[in-house]
Amino acid sequence: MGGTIVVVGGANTIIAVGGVNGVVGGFSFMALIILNEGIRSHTSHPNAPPCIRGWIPWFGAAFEFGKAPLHFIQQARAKYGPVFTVVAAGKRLTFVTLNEDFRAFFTSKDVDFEQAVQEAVHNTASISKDSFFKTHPTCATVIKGRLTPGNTAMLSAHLCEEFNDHLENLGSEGSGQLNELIKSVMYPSVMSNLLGRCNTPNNALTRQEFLKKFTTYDEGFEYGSQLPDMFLKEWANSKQWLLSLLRNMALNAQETLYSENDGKTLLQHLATAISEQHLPNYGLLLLWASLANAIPITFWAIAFILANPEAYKIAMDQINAALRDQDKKTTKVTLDDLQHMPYVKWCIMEAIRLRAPGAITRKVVRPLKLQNYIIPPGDMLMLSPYWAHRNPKYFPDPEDFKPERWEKADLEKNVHLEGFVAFGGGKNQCPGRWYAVMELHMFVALILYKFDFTPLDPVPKPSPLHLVGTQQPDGPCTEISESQLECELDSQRQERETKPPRRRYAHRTATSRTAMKGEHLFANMRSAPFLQRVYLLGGEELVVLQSTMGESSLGDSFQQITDFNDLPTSLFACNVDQSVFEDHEGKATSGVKFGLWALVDTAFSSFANTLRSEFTPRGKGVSFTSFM
Ligand code: HEM
Repeated sequence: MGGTIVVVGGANTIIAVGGVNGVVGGFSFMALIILNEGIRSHTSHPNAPPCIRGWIPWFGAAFEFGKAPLHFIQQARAKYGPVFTVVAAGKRLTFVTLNEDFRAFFTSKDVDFEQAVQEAVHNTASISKDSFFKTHPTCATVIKGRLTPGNTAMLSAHLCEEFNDHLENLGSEGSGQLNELIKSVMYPSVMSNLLGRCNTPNNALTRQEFLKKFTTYDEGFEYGSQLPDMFLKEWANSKQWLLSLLRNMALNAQETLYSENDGKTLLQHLATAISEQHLPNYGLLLLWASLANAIPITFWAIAFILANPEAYKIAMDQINAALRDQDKKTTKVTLDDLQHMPYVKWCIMEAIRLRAPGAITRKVVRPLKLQNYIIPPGDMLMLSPYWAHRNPKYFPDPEDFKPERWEKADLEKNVHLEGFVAFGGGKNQCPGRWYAVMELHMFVALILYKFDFTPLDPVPKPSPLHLVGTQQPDGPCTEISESQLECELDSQRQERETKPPRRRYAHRTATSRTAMKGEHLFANMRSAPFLQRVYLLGGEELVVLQSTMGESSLGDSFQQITDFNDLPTSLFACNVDQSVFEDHEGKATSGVKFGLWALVDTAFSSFANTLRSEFTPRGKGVSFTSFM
């Protein structure tokens, strides 16, 4: 996230220099193409885990996965055991689902973080492979060193001032999307706090532009991490805009030595470790890593608190007692004040648990022993914190928002609960974790102290992501049949359709953002210039890339297609050619192959975005009034 920059997840997250996610957090949780044929062992690796490899109907299976990825993981786990490999578009993704194997994931010398995220770093921040491998370790060390709990404490006073300033811009009352409100305050505040006060886009016009560009960059991150810029014009433009902003900031950072009372900014520290040429690129990744997970989790923390009257009351009692009688315009929240609001911190930790990154990843570089299997080099190892946090052995009633469960954790000593892996682990664990918790704690306390919120939508219902039945502690999971899943999806859809539309604040909820049959999985891609045609295939969506497949060869007959076998021969021929999926290099040599690759990767990304939609809801309008 996501110095080195890491891609985190999320969700992942990327940032290497600091980090990458994903997949919310960081990394991008790729959509998988799963085939229904069951297990075939990987011939060259006899002790490899069960391998689910695809064949036709690959496309339909990709959508199945995109619809309910956690359900998918759970089904695969129930059927094939705790370690299994999914072959998708020539990549082998090996899922590690047993907590006892997490240690190997995080600490084994046979896996590598940098190799896992390098390609995504290249695509999202234009950092070459050589440069990344050379500079990431130094960047990571600098970032880690600057974000220790002690150094984080030194950033808190300035952060509080920034929050106050930007919260003032909201005025005394208003209404709109909670998510947008959070972004408008947190984007510029965190940017200023980490990269430098003088660098904040501080005139209203530039701030608006920054919000727009960064939102486009963040929302398209999973696509951008896998597709070449030429397919994502708007996203690539935003990336370039941000890079040039960061270029100016990097110049300022180098020229404005010790400009602030607080000492050097993180960007200034980075400038001592990496060349001027690469500073903007790493700065962008750092900025993304610092916001990609924090913003949606802040949304959820506030949404959960507002939706739970009991939690709201306890939180407000603590906030009012700690900040009592303070001026509401320039409220000072010190670290000592935060210590007097432990319940608010539990709420933050619980929101992080429930909305943890979809997946984090490592590349296997030497044969890795897990359970009775040998994972072959080249495999991408996948661990889903989001899924792991639904294990009732560690988190009883895992789907419930229960801040009290954090009472057992020694948060004062920065000790989390067993089974909590939202920040990853090992030497590439999120270096911003102390900052993140402090930042969210402070922001939530401040905004609830200053404003009275009235939710205009109910908290989004659990999406199909949650249709995981019961996750048995370390055992097989309850299976949900396809018909049960369809039934549940249908009832959720019907419920949405029968609700009277609420004109001003009826925004689509996280649930409805998750692609359903007949809805558009590729909604985010619609504006992309390459996306020329969208057809329905058996009720599912099929996207055709005009730039690589001539309109004439496809024709309107597509509109009528209900069976995969009815696809025009040209496309069908490509689909059945397994080499199309296995040879990544081949994409440049054949237009059709390339098109299909983009198609496949786009399906991957729709999976990532399905998860992301859980994190970045559109719904949940609020109206707010200042307490003043
Ligand atoms: C709640 C908010 C956050 C969550 C859930 C989160 C989660 C993660 C995760 C899962 C990773 C990857 C770890 C691994 O693969 O083991 C990561 C990496 C990273 N995160 Fe965070 N993060 C958050 C906030 C932040 C913040 C606020 C910053 C910066 C101030 C930050 C900076 C980074 C960086 C730089 C990396 C990459 C590290 C590297 O390259 O080695 N994160 N984060």
